[in-house]
Amino acid sequence: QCVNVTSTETYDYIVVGSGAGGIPMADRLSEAGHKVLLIEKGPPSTGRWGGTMKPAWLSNTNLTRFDVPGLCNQIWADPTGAVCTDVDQMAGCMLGGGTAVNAGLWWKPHPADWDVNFPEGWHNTDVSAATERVFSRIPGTIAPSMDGKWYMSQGFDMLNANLKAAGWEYLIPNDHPDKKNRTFGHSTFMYSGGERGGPLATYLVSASGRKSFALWMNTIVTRVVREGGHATGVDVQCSGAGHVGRVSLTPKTGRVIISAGAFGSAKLLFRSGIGPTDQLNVIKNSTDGPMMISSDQWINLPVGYNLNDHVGTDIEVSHPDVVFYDYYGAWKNPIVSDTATYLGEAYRRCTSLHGEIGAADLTLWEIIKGSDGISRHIQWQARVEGMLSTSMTITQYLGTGTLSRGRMTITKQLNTVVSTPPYLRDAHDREAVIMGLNSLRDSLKGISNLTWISPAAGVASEQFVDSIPATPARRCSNHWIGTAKIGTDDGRTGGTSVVDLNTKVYGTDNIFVVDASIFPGHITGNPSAAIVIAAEHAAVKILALPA
Ligand SMILES: Cc1cc2nc3c(=O)[nH]c(=O)nc-3n(C[C@H](O)[C@H](O)[C@H](O)COP(=O)(O)OP(=O)(O)OC[C@H]3O[C@@H](n4cnc5c(N)ncnc54)[C@H](O)[C@@H]3O)c2cc1C
Repeated sequence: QCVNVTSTETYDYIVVGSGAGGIPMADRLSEAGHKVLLIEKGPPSTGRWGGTMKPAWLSNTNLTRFDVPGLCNQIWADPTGAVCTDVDQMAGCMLGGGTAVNAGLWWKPHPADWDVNFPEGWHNTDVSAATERVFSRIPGTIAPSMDGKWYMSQGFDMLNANLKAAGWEYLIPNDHPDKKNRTFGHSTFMYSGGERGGPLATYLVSASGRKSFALWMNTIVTRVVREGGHATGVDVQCSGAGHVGRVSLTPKTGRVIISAGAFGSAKLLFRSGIGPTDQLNVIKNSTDGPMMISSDQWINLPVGYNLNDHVGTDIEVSHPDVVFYDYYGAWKNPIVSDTATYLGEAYRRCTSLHGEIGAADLTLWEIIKGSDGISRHIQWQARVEGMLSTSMTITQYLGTGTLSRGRMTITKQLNTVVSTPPYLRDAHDREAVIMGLNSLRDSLKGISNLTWISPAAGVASEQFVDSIPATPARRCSNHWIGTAKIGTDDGRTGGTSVVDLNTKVYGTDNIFVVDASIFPGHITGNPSAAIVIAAEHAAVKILALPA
């Protein structure tokens, strides 16, 4: 049932979206003594917060499919009710956002991730305190099982010996975030206690313990209500059992933090009259038109440009030693002894279901210097999955140093679309992908009995890379960033930035964006830890601003 908003209640901070950016932000703001409302459009996810989506074998437990690491791939088999329906890409729309549905890979960023991409005040040394805070709360683990053992590690073992022989260095990745050139390690996950951990199990728990904190789920923020550059509240729409009406900020000093993800935040800015004129005109001509702020109050900023994602390039090899574990089958027809061991008291959470998951067993890094002189970072993630039961798919992500960018826009039906895919638009980005592939092919060539499925032996890397369309359908990594870039060059006057160094939207007094949207360029690895760090850092900056 929908609840009408109490018109007399006001909040110091309204945080929109409970993902990697929103949850830590809401926690830090409430910790500082402010009255904080966190609004999430989706339903609960993990069991702790009232989630109920689960396979039959979890029916007598408080666990859901989002708690059990080995079930994370279910999002591809059955996304209904867990993902955003207004985004043309995969995005978690439930409590926790991406951190509820993702594969949990959790990396301490390479210094260049900040130094190359971010402006002054956001370099590696600037964010080091925030990094420490994040990793003290969510350290991550390379051995997610409760007994500390690796299960189904045949794929890892096969690559491990041969990479070492080819001169790659094994290390514990988060102990050496600065070593990302011809290094590899066990994949690192934000799991704890054999279950999904991350912001939902840490920051949200501490926030929820405070009287000054409130959480509304199933509630969509449709627009920020503003008078000129000053927000006075937000309009909310009930989605199932949420709230409906207008929520007010504390007069004069209240602030809105938009943390609705790379697509959701851009959409909310558009609906609030902030963005490029062509996009605001789409809103004006949609069902939103009558409620939209008048055009003389529009703030013209390049929201939606600078879209980026790791360009993904999948290769596949097979080897007789590799053994596939059917994580997809674990939904309906799991291996009974594994579910019993996972749930049993004696060996709680100790099986393949713990989470070396289908997502990734082993991760490798290499830095490629292109003919344009730019160093580009490559991360390869290897998982046991593919055409054969002995296959490994190894996905290459091209990150730090990439120059290609795309654009997201909105349709009249208020759905966001990737209108310009950000993949391989720069010739040297393509060159780096090819050089990285050549390097890996070379490094694996000593492995006896290894069969290259794609690219097949004899197919040139150039030909293979060019044969995969540069579209989200074939290249997407689900690591979308960049639609509300942080920087000093104010987008209202021809610059590229949407938010200033305090994450405040240019042209406003009290509207901030804190999530993947503000990232100016892509980083080395999967981005959720870096987004949490950015939120920790932004919280300090926002709290330090004069009221
Ligand atoms: C399938 C998948 C696998 C991934 N695997 C990994 C991985 O292993 N490791 C990793 O680091 N990253 C991974 N990622 C990426 C990572 O999860 C995201 O980069 C990260 O969660 C983005 O954080 P965010 O705060 O920007 O947005 P999100 O986490 O997407 O959070 C945004 C939240 O805002 C809510 N919202 C949107 N609009 C509104 C509105 N109008 N009103 C109220 N609420 C709203 C959404 O429902 C959502 O909960 C994966 C992503 C996906 C989709």
